[in-house]
Amino acid sequence: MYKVLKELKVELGERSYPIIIGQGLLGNYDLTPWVAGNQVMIVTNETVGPRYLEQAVACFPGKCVDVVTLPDGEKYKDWQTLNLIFDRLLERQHSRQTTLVALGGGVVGDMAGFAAACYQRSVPFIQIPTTLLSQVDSSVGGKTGINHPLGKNMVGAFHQPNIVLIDTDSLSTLPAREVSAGLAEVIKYGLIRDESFLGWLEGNIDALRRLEPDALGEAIYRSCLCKAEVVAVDEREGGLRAILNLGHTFGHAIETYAGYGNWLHGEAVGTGMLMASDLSLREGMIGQKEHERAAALIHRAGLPERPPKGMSPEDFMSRMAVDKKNVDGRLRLVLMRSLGDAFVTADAAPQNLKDTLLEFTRS
Ligand SMILES: NC(=O)c1ccc[n+]([C@@H]2O[C@H](COP(=O)([O-])OP(=O)(O)OC[C@H]3O[C@@H](n4cnc5c(N)ncnc54)[C@H](O)[C@@H]3O)[C@@H](O)[C@H]2O)c1
Ligand SMILES: O=C(O)C(=O)C[C@@H](O)[C@H](O)[C@H](O)COP(=O)(O)O
Ligand SMILES: [Zn+2]
Repeated sequence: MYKVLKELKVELGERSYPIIIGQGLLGNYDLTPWVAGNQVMIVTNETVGPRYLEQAVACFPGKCVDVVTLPDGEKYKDWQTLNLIFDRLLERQHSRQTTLVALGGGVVGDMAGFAAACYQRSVPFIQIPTTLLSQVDSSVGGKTGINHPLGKNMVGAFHQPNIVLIDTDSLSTLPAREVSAGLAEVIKYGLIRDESFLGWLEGNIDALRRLEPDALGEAIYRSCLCKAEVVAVDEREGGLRAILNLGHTFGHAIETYAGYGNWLHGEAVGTGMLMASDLSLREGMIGQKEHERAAALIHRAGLPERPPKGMSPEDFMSRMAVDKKNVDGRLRLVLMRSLGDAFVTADAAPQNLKDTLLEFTRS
């Protein structure tokens, strides 16, 4: 009926939770042991709901399942749309025992998770991610939130799910552009912490773009493992966790500049990682060959390699000034000492940063 390919755990003491990766899970895997009371509310969107809602409901036999369907898109990751979840919860008199379930990509996951963190000061929640990006990254680790016009994910909370259920079959309906966006975060894990995974990706990137099941299962497992290890060490980004932000300082500036949804998050992260790699090279950390290796993989994943036309160094600097990693007004960037070894620094030479920004914004 279903096949569990891999199972792992995010170790966070009494808030530890499993990540189940498999095929045929949607519609067949019993999630009721992870539900506190009798009530479940599934949060999904108008694209994912028609495809997978019925199967998701079947994962909660015997429970009262309510649904709220959000409009689809990064531009709806905002207060107004978040309120639709609270409206529904209150209209249906949901209590603190209701378990929220995110069924969709990272946008639905971040919003459902944030609603779960806030509703009646927090209710349990479950992640059922249906995009590659959400299966390898956003469903794990408990960062939840919404965007502000002036900055990505600027309002949010840490709130861990009870379980993450990853059905790789759901990726069969994902558009190719979204697959490439997900691959950006997969490549990220190789660049920040696992050089051998980078080697594996070089041999399997084409299979991943073709959604070959064995390759997908392995990439999702190794990505989740890397994220679970980092989150277990540093749940609230006091230190190590910031390496998961490789490419995001530049990437978030791109997303905000372009207008949410015009560049996919993964696309912006892909270009951002290329810029971070270029800066690591200028800083004398990685060599030309290593930079070219990172660049080649990003290229082969089908990701954009330049920021939007017209974006200037000043457009980057003004947006990066509100990056969440900054301390006392100092910009902190994630760079690479070598491929597979990232760290956070406030000490990049201003001229090198300027040169990277000039290089990537010249027409
Ligand atoms: N919380 C975290 O740790 C974290 C990590 C990475 C990214 N994020 C956030 O996640 C968001 C990006 O997530 P995303 O890339 O999943 O985007 P998304 O949620 O917008 O999903 C991408 C598109 O695919 C559609 N879709 C989803 N599942 C589908 C399926 N199985 N078949 C067909 N279409 C499907 C969606 O409706 C949407 O149109 C961003 O807001 C980003 O900031 C959060
Ligand atoms: O989980 C994390 O930590 C990450 O940084 C993962 C990122 O891929 C993700 O995009 C995250 O939402 C970024 O967080 P932010 O704190 O920079 O908004
Ligand atoms: Zn990201």
